[in-house]
Amino acid sequence: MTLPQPRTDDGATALRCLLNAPSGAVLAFDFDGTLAPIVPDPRDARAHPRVIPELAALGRLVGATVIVTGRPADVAVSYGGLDGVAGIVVLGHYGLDRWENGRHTAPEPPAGVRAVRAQLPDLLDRTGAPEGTWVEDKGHALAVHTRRTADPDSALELLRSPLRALAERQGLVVEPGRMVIELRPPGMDKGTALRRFVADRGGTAVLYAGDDLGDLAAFDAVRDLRDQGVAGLTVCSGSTEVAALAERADLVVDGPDGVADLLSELRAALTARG
Ligand SMILES: O=P(O)(O)OC[C@H]1O[C@H](O[C@H]2O[C@H](CO)[C@@H](O)[C@H](O)[C@H]2O)[C@H](O)[C@@H](O)[C@@H]1O
Repeated sequence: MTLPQPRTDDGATALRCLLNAPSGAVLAFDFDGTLAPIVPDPRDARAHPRVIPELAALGRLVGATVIVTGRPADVAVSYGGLDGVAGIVVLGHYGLDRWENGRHTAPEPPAGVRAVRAQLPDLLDRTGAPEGTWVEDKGHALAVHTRRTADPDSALELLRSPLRALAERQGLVVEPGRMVIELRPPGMDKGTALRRFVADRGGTAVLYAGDDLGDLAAFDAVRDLRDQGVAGLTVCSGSTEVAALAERADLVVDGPDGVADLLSELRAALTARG
């Protein structure tokens, strides 16, 4: 294996900066679909077996490692075994909550989440949500999954507009994703979370890897950070389900397997440079 090369000049520049000055590098990752293979039941998601050892090794070589996920931060830590990576920070709920050094902090969920929780079963019933539709209650947000229905794309289309109307009535926003529509609090996204983290750590280079529409905001943040002099590399964990991210990425790899390969090659390249 060799270190995969970005297809853009900006991406190639960022990779060089990261390798030449790793102490200023921030490595940032989405969880599901990037570090963890997609599985039918969200409760079964686990980190790719090669990811945690690689992240632990990379954590000793770079400035900072951070996970930016739609999951509650403590759930991502538990499912991913992320507490095995010294110094890692996990920003959950698109940046609303935070796990660091074993400590989980989260704001109170807004009242709209409670109202949506109460109204969702009736709305799904009235809309004719097909068998297999499943609601994931994340405390600060509710995610309606269709992956386990007979026709997940059609089920998503059926639910899209009623879910948007419910979210709007309760002051929440919808976050579309891979066979899921999430109703969550407004005012935070992965881009804002990433910008703040890189600024806090004084990052000189950032790599962000994601797989889904929610990661587009983080890709935007990488572009903005470039304008501020931070070298930025966007990586898409490719799938047949999301085209929009691959089109925008400096580098596309083959799903979580490809991300694990990338981590391993990065670690080897940084180790070789001493
Ligand atoms: O920001 P992420 O870490 O990518 O989290 C986004 C959502 O991921 C989860 O759902 C996705 O992964 C499931 C497990 O592989 C899969 O079954 C589902 O179809 C995907 O949408 C998670 O359940 C959501 O809460 C996250 O918001």
